Amino acid sequence: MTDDTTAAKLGLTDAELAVHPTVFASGALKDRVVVVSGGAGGIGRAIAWLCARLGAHVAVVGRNQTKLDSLVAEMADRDLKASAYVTDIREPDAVNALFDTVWAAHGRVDGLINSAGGQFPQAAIDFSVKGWNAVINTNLNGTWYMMQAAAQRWRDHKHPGNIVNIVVVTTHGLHGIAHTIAARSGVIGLSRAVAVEWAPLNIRVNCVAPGVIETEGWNVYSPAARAAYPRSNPMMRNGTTFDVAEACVYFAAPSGKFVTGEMLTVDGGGQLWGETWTTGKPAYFGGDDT
Ligand SMILES: CCCCCCC/C=C/C(=O)SCCNC(=O)CCNC(=O)[C@H](O)C(C)(C)COP(=O)(O)OP(=O)(O)OC[C@H]1O[C@@H](n2cnc3c(N)ncnc32)[C@H](O)[C@@H]1OP(=O)(O)O
Ligand SMILES: NC(=O)C1=CN([C@@H]2O[C@H](COP(=O)(O)OP(=O)(O)OC[C@H]3O[C@@H](n4cnc5c(N)ncnc54)[C@H](OP(=O)(O)O)[C@@H]3O)[C@@H](O)[C@H]2O)C=CC1
Repeated sequence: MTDDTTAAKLGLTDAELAVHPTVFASGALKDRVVVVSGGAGGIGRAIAWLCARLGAHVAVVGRNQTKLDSLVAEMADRDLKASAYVTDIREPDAVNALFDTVWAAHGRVDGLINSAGGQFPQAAIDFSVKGWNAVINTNLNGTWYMMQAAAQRWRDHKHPGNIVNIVVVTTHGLHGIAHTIAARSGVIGLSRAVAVEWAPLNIRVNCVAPGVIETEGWNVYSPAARAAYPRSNPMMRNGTTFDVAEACVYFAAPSGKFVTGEMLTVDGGGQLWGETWTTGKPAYFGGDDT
């Protein structure tokens, strides 16, 4: 947790997400059913709000019933459609049950956006087996279980579908979270592979790589590391969860209908210039380790 008890909530609030201007036309996702994992988190929450505002019924997935229920209630207050599903994406049986339940409730699923994920900052040389496995299981295996469960039902129902996987920037400048770079590199490769394999099934698969996006998930990083994040890209600022949500909807909506196997990086140019040290910049590289 943050060491500043007066700190403001990180990221956009529900009240802000409910009215944030969007480039998308209302009705862009009318009558679609979209599953959003991590849907009550920071980025997932913005995705859930935007999809619902564009006319979708959103199935929000996470492990914390209270967080999910509060989001669904906030949306219902604004006549938006959402339902909550407690599921640990690392449990394949639970993931299969989730998709069966959503199909039974709505008779369709049109999109899956995988925003569930996370990691902790630590020098790779000190990773424990348990810590490594926690990150790989969450970000690679859990994402795969969701992808496969969605795709199998699209194949069986002869229904088109699309998947958006939220990853991290794996190519440049992100240090101190090597376990997640490994897991997300796996997701990126997997997405490109199945984009081809699943094209005959009318299933598209794309990735979005956010840069520094202020959310409650940042509480796992030290205040000193977080303070440097805005200076890690040439725009010299953090992005918002809505920036990422609009990138996801680009792929999920008809705007993305001829796009598959692609990656959209939403990082203010950080992959070209800048560096993010989640564990503090070592003196060796000109930093002071904070
Ligand atoms: C250019 C881009 C810049 C971006 C900047 C930052 C990049 C990315 C940012 C984000 O993604 S922020 C939003 C994402 N949200 C999170 O990361 C949430 C916080 N993380 C977690 O909840 C965990 O890290 C987790 C592994 C994803 C959760 O899995 P699980 O619930 O199974 O884990 P735990 O039971 O908590 O821990 C299991 C195991 O892992 C090791 N471990 C966990 N935390 C730490 C830590 N802080 N330091 C060292 N090791 C850790 C440890 O072995 C745990 O086992 P135990 O010791 O607890 O038995
Ligand atoms: N914020 C940033 O700067 C960046 C974020 N990302 C990635 O974007 C994604 C979303 O991040 P963000 O919104 O910031 O993070 P948050 O921590 O706010 O949200 C992540 C959500 O994932 C859910 N989740 C985690 N593990 C599981 C699991 N095993 N099963 C089901 N749900 C799970 C959590 O819900 P619950 O607690 O209910 O289980 C949580 O609400 C993550 O993959 C993150 O790594 C990538 C680059 C930068």
